[in-house]
Amino acid sequence: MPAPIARPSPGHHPAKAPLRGDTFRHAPARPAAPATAAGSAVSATDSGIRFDRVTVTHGRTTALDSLDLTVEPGEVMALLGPSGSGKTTALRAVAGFVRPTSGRVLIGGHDVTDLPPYKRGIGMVVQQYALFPHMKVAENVAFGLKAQRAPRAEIPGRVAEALDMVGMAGYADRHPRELSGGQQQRVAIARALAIRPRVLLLDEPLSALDAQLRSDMLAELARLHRELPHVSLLYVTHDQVEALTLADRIAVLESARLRECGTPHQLYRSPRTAFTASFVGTANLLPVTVRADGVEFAGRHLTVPTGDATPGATATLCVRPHLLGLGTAPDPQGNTLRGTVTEVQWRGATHRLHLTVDGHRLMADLRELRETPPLGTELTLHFAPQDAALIPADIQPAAPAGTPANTPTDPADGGPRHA
Ligand SMILES: Nc1ncnc2c1ncn2[C@@H]1O[C@H](COP(=O)(O)OP(=O)(O)OP(=O)(O)O)[C@@H](O)[C@H]1O
Repeated sequence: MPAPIARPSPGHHPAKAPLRGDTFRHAPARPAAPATAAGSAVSATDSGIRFDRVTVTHGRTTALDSLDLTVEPGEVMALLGPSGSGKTTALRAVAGFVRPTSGRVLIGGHDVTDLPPYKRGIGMVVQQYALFPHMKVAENVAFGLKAQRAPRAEIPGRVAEALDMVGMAGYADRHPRELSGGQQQRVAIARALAIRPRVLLLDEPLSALDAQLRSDMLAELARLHRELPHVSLLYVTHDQVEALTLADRIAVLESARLRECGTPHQLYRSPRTAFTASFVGTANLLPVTVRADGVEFAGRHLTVPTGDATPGATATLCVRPHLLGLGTAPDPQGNTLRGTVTEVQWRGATHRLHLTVDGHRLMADLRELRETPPLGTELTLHFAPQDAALIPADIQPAAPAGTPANTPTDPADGGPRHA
């Protein structure tokens, strides 16, 4: 049964709805007819996206290199990666705005590579709202429906339905300039939803908003997706918090290539590459040698799970800064490191200490540090064996001390929700 999309109640009129721009509205949980985007060649009951070895080149630049990735029906997939890694290119290939140099794009199992954008049954939201300034909110939302040649009589009801879903029912007669940034983005989302897409593409939709609004909108997007559980979401971001919060799975891109794909929990707790470890969360990456019952780091033994790593092999040990504690380990199995403080950053809930441990750089996020240790202080830190993840060194070498940390925004103190 396809997901119902909220329908306005009989007599509902957007102009008479109460003004509400702060929260999306819960859709009533009642069934509706299967959604059909008029003019779309992709049936509204089809969902899911498949990149089948998709390569996109622009002259000598490879923007996307042989991407193989499946987004399941109803799944939220975040494309996470640094600037220029190919995220937007992947999204635009699904939308039909970029043609793959090779490979195929499938939506709902149908090959859409040769279809124009308006026949793909997709909704798209981009960073800068992209509303037509001369059109009122209702006209903006109706735009996609008209482009798809939806029956004229249906359009007002569907516009009202979409605005209602994003809590903007009372704003139909305003112009975009009369709305805040957050409200404009809600209208942009309503416009994307109005065609009842089975695939919703979001390209950094929150990055123009301030931090508080971004956090609120993130929660509302999650709720909206719960109300439309059969719609697949492809969500481009370089913000790990957005990816960790919203996504069922995260695909990490680097230099046009897919580095790793997994659940937020997998990527955070057991990254397979040092790049993922440092991009999804903040990581201490230590060069180690695998031993029978742990690893050797800078001449000392550390007890950590080694899985099927071969004794004698070099590897990288990932320890999250917030999982380091001050002092010797309370547990006899715990590991101890001794380092010299080189920098202290007060971050409100925590102090971030930068230390060198036998020439290797380390960060520790410590709570309740009563006194700020002076630079040069020698400190002992500990971590539990199960709080470290071993990364095979042949995938990516560890960053040596002195290189800039690849630490984008931190997840909430104490780690991400999924961890
Ligand atoms: N039309 C184009 N012509 C030439 N090069 C392009 C074009 N579009 C993208 N590129 C290049 O392809 C690469 C990937 O670009 P893309 O926009 O997909 O990256 P991104 O990960 O979305 O980056 P950002 O986070 O900065 O938006 C970049 O090196 C970019 O310069």
